[in-house]
Amino acid sequence: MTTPLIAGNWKMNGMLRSLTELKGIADAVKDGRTEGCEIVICPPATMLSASRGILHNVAKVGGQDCHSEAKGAHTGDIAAEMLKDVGASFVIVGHSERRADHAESDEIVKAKVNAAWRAGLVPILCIGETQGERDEGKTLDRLGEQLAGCVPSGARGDRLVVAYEPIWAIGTGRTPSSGEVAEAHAFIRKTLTDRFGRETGEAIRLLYGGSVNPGNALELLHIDNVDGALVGGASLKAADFIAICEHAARPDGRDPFEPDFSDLEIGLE
Ligand SMILES: O=C[C@H](O)COP(=O)(O)O
Repeated sequence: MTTPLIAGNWKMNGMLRSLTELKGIADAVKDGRTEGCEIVICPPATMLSASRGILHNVAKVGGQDCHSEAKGAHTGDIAAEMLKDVGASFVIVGHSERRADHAESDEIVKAKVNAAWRAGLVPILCIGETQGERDEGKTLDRLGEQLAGCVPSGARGDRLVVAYEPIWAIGTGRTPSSGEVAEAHAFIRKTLTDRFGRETGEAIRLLYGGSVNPGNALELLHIDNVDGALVGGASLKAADFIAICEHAARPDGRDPFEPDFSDLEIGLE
């Protein structure tokens, strides 16, 4: 069984005073409340170093984007190597907000995956369909295109995470049905397995993202082929984020939907 991964994407939110939320996350992890769950927080770049200081040995930190080149004249951009330099372990690439705001094509995103690998970071590659694509029944076609266009050869289970984020579910409070999530994740798994072989395809962690909150996390996180979540808004508050992580934590490997009769004493009448 793979270790579930819960990634918090703070997007363009967070000031130094928000470090108190990270302290809350660190305390909960130290208390053992998230045992069996790997955690990464992707704060704005301005907070990476301080975040790493607070979460050191407790949770990992990641960038929200990187440039495809290692250095150079790219004002305002950040190289994967720079993220690594301040202690990042992961980097989000291909988020739909980057694709929309910065016209990032699949080709650019693929170059960023390669840049992350070059720097020794694990990319969290985001893919997902628009509402229009879903309405037209083109969701799986779109996911297939993005996987083909963004995942370079050389993928391995320990160096790639794929996040399925239906664009229409991001920040809207709407989520796909369990069946829709299961269908998308099964398709992503099969696509990766067909291309990279069973061992690699099954080891690449697949996250669901889009309006995950403490109230829906348990159901979403226990759908087949869902190995964790990419959480936006609900990652900004330690209590909400930890509640989501607790739903993912499976220290004993027990399925939470299975009834637990282990403490029941049945005597002969
Ligand atoms: O990266 C995170 C996703 O865009 C989801 O954001 P959200 O949880 O606020 O919907």
